[in-house]
Amino acid sequence: MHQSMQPEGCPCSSSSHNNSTIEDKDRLNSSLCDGDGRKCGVPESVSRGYYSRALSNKEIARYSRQLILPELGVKGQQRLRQSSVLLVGAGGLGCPAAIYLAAAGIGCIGIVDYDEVELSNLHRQILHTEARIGWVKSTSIAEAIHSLNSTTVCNAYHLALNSDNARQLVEKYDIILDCSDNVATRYLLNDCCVLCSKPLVSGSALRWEGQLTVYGWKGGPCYRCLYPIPPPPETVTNCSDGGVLGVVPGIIGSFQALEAIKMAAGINTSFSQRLMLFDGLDGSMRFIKLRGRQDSCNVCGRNPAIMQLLDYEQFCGTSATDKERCLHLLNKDERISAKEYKAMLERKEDHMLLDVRLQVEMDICQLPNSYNIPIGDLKKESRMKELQKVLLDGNSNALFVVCHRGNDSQKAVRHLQQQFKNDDIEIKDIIGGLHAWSKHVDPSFPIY
Ligand SMILES: Nc1ncnc2c1ncn2[C@@H]1O[C@H](COP(=O)(O)OP(=O)(O)OP(=O)(O)O)[C@@H](O)[C@H]1O
Ligand SMILES: [Zn+2]
Repeated sequence: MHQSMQPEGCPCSSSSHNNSTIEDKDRLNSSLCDGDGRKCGVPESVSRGYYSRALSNKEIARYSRQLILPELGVKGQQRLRQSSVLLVGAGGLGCPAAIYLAAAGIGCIGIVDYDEVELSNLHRQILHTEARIGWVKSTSIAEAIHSLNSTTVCNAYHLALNSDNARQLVEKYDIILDCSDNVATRYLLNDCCVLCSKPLVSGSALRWEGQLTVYGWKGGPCYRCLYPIPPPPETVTNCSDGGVLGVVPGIIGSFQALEAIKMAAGINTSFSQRLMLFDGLDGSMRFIKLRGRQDSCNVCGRNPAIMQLLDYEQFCGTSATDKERCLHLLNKDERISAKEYKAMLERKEDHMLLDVRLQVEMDICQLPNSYNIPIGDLKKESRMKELQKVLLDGNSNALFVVCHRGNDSQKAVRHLQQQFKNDDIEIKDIIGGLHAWSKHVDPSFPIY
């Protein structure tokens, strides 16, 4: 189920470890592990035996620049060595977070990701390389960690974190980092961390903006305390739709590592009950005080309704059936495939092609003779009049709508059908949008 660069190891897999905090590490470890860590299957490098040993000369040399920070010191460095951190997501946030954790001397790092490295990842997922395109992402990060710091034990889990496997993994680690990119995983990780009493360092990044906070730290709120109900799926934008500048997750992921390092070293985190909002475009950073833990919270409140993990795709309305429903907004006879559209072009059939993407996407690529009105503008009366005029001038009564992947085009068709209900115009969209065009009709057409 998972792949490891080295034999799997973490400070302790005993269930009595669940309520551990970094502060009471000394006491916990003395009760859980024997001197060389064999009792709980822990490699010597992250066992208590190693913790209680002095730093080696090599370690002193390696970590010297941070060792002399009075807040960290030798004790803090030893704590880092015997700490374990689990990262969920080996993407834009996970890459910088993982490498700084390893560089700082965290003893054991686990990385969960189900995905493989693609070319479009490389602008921000900076531990993956051209040579590793097609590799399992978690293995790629483990490889990078191993090259940087061979003393860090790294466990690569090539799997999708879900309700069946989350608890078993989260229980094994001291601190959890949410470096994922979807709401279902956020709720899953949150609930799991509350149930296992683990702090959760949460980051997110989109376009030029990023956010950071720490949940479940010393009585602070959890994600559900702040967001009891998931947002409607159609209001959530991801990086493949909204875009992201690579440095932004770089900054937020680095902050996630910083907070994890502080907690692991026995220094307090600065982001419990506090949210950082970073805007890379105007160079601003704002800090918002968050409300505290809510008694009414369904998972960390006084009478929690959630005692075990749920079906989070269903809870968030992002399950396969929900997605199906979204994908089938239009009926079959209101859509044509990319191949059918190509055949129509070859027959030189009279029609108009409306592309509803943003201008910035039009600049990347477009089909010949496409007319652009971004989907957000379709509600504007002036743009509707303009479209009507173009249709009239072109004397065409067939309107085809295209977008990036075939989702917005369906919404646009529904809207246009209402607008032109009194006109005799056939309105259809192209299934799968320009992605499908590139895949099924013209492989030389760029995919983004
Ligand atoms: N439940 C989950 N289990 C394991 N990995 C997850 C889970 N949810 C999200 N991820 C991983 O989190 C990472 C998020 O990173 P990011 O958004 O930068 O990458 P991406 O999904 O590759 O982006 P893109 O949308 O551009 O392809 C992804 O690699 C994704 O596979
Ligand atoms: Zn809560």
